[in-house]
Order: sequence, then C-alpha cells, then structure tokens
Amino acid sequence: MALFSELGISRNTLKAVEKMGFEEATPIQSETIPLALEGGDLIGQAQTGTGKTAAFGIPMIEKIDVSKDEIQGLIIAPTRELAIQVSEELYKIGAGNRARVLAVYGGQDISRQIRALKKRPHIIVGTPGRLLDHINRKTIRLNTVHTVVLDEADEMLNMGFIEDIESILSSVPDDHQTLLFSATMPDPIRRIAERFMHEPKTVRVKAREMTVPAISQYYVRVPEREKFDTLTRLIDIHTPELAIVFGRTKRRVDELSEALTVRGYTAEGIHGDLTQARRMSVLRKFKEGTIDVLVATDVAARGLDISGVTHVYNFDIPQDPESYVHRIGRTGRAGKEGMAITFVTPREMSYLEVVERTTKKKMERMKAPTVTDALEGQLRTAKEKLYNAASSENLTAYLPLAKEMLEDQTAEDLVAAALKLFVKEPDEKPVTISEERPLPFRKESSYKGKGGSGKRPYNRDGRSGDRRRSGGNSQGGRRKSYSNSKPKNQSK
Ligand SMILES: Nc1ncnc2c1ncn2[C@@H]1O[C@H](COP(=O)(O)OP(=O)(O)OP(=O)(O)O)[C@@H](O)[C@H]1O
Ligand SMILES: [Mg+2]
Repeated sequence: MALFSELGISRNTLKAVEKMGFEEATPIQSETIPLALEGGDLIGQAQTGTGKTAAFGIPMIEKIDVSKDEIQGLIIAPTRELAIQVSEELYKIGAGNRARVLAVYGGQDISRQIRALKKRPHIIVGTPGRLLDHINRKTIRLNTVHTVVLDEADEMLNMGFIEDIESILSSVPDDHQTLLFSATMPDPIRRIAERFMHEPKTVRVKAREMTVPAISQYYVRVPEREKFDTLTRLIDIHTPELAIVFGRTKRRVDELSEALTVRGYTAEGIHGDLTQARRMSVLRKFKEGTIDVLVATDVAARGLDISGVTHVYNFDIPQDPESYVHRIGRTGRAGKEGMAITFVTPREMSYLEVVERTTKKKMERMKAPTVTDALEGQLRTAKEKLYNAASSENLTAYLPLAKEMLEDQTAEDLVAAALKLFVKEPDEKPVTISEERPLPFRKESSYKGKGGSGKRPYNRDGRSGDRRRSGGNSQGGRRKSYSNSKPKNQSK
C-alpha cells in the first residue's frame, strides 16, 4: 500500500480521493497511476474489488483540461449499470476539478442524452451500442478524445463487442492513450488487445490466485432437482446480509426469483430482457436492502460494486472460469469478507476442475444441508444472537415485562418461543423450477479459453450475460418442468 500523495497527482484530486474515504492506494492503483500519467498504453489486471476504477479514473481526471469544453476522455463498459456506476465514481474523483462526466447507455431516452451532451461533458462513459448510436447520429464526436479506457477489457474485446469497439475507436484520434482493465485477461484476448494498443505495458498485481483470499469458496455437489431446496436451506443457515444468486438463463432467473418470493424471501431478478427502468429499480432496492436476494444472469457479474453483499450463490456453475471469477467477485470487495457457493450437478463436475485450475484455488466441498441441518444451523445462529443480546445490550427497559411474563409462563417455554421467532421453518408452498439442461459434457483438456469459437451471438448494448447463452440451452425444448411442492426431507 502506498500513499496517494506519493503518486504525483494534483491537490484537487487528492482531496477528492480523501473525501471518498480512501486512505491508502491499493496495489493496482499505486502501480498504474504513475505509469498512466506518463502517457503510454497500459493493461492493468488485478483481482475483483481492488479499486481498478480509481486506478484508471484518477489519471484520466488528471489529464482533463476543464477549461476546454470538449470530450477528452472516453470510457467503455459492457453493461448499463456498470456505465452508470463508473460515471458516478469518476464524477466523485473529478469533483475538485469540476470535471463533467456523462453516462450514455441503451434503454434511456436518447433525446435526454442529447440534451445532456449539449452541456459539453469532458468525459463520456458508455455502453458500446449506445455510443455507436450517438456517433452515427453525430451527437457525439470523439475527435478531441485523448484517453480511452476499456473497463472489463476482456469482455469488451470478446466476440460480440469487438466490432463495436473497433468502430468506436476508429473515430478517436490515432495518438490517444488506451488503458485496459479487468480482473481476468485470457491470453487469446490479450493478443487481440495488443492489436489495439501501442507498445502497451502490462501491470499485473502479483497474486497467487485469481480470486481474492477474502472470499471463502465452496462447492456443493447436488442433482439438478434438489438445487432449489438446497439453496433455501443454505440461505436460512447463512442468513446473508445481501446475497446474489446467479442463474444461467433469463428464464431461470425469473423462476428463481418467483419461487424465492413464494417461499417468503424478499427476492427480485435482473436480466437483459427487463426494461432499463426496472433494472435500475431492482438494483436500487437491493442496494437499499429492501430486497435481500438479487437473482441475476451474468449481466450483474461484471464490475458492480454493491457493499454488503456477503454471499454469492452460483445456482448454476458458469460455463467459463472467467465468469466464475467475476460472479464471486461481487462479494469480498475492498477488504471485506465474503462467501461463494457453487452448485455443481454430477454431470458437470469437469467444469469445476476447469474453474479451479484457472483460478489456482481449490473450492472446499460443502454438503447439501438436509431439513434437519437447516433447522440446526438456524438454531445455532438464533442462540448466538440471543446470547449476544443478553450479554452486550442494556436490557433494563425490558426487565419489568420479562419478570411479569415469567409469572405466567415457564422460562423454558419463553426461550423456546424466542428461538422459534428467529427460525424460518420449512415452507412447502409449491414452486416451479424448470430443469436446466446440463452444460455439455467435456473432457477437461478441451478447454482452450473463450474468445475464439464465435459461440456468442452478437447483440448490442450491454446485455452482457444474456448474450451468451440466449439461444443455446435456455429456451430449448429439452427442459422438463417439475413441481417442487414437497421438499424432500433429506438430500445427499
Ligand atoms: N484506495 C482505496 N481505499 C479504500 N477503498 C477503495 C480504494 N479504492 C477503491 N476502493 C473501493 O473499493 C471498492 C471496489 O472498487 P472497484 O469497483 O474499483 O473494484 P474493481 O477492481 O474495479 O473490481 P471489479 O473487478 O469487480 O470491477 C469500491 O467501493 C471502491 O470505492
Ligand atoms: Mg471494476
């Protein structure tokens, strides 16, 4: 860790960073900020949640000449939510300089964006589709841009986005500086990236593992049809502050959020088929804690920084190791702890090995809890909470009533009742979760990294996760529906 004041940045920016509550620079920040300030191209790779946004945001703000009313910085991000989040962070970093930052993304009224563009922003943060739209309408001109950032660079240079990126970059002056950042950078993508850059330097924060140590990682071997009960039991035992459940397809997400709601959890889903207004309102409710469980496709996997996410459940194991890294990286951010649990069906065990080999980290096996386990787990937590409250809180105000109650009822009955109030008993309300086709069986050695196979259908504008498998195994006719009305009393 280094001090921001040692990194050669202006007083205004230093103050802004201090106001954001940052005390010391993270390793990726202290390594890349001075380098980026020198002006060369740069690839920055560091684990999720380690402050890559400020690592490119600070030098970008430093390079903006606010006396010029022109677009000087361009940041491209794969999803709308991420574009908004990054623009907010840039706005904070640039507050001391009064740098104007604007986010442009699909799903928002374009005429509103055109009006905002008339205020002459210095920095534009956008999703590829909407950026191209503005370029074609000539409502955005990039001929004054000197710095370009691709956040989630590997995703942006993957199939489906690369043509958009190429065409956006073709309207930026040749001598611009390019900064690429991501937690993952598979080799085939790195080679593509280098084509876009001029003698790039690579900064890779040295870490033995690709994931942060603050996330404890588990897998549960569980047959497809037992996944839902396993999930609810785990949630009951873990009592997450905020949890994200990742599903493979949009339909999966809809069914899961519906089923969780039926069983008494406050859950909502987010995926690329929802209107932008809906996506934003779900995310806002999740950040505020109005909903505890966010069910999502990979649309929420990259870059989103939501504090308080303590648990990530991969209801379906992701197809690519990179997706795994980004999904679980929604927890364990900025030095906080987190837990990630991945469900693996017996047929999909080879994917687990691929993920582990890529991340260089073994997941620990966790047994699928039975109804009894779930109850015992919850009772342990309830006991702890009661003990803690009894020993650490001031109970004077409650004692008179407590004494009174003990005259009517035995202490045992009252404590038992208090415990019961903490516990969510098994709920048997019927829910429907369609069976997902397992990922195609593959021999471990056949994994070659993504990016070369053209498997991702082209679809513009930030619907990251949903682009991937929207055709394949999502709505195929091979699904079986089953009704999960009676949870089995035990599962293996
Ligand atoms: N120097 C710092 N000190 C304290 N907190 C920081 C610092 N830098 C960034 N943060 C905070 O850490 C969190 C994660 O930062 P950020 O979103 O930039 O991570 P990231 O590396 O881009 O992760 P991802 O790979 O998931 O996109 C944010 O809440 C950010 O405000
Ligand atoms: Mg990021």
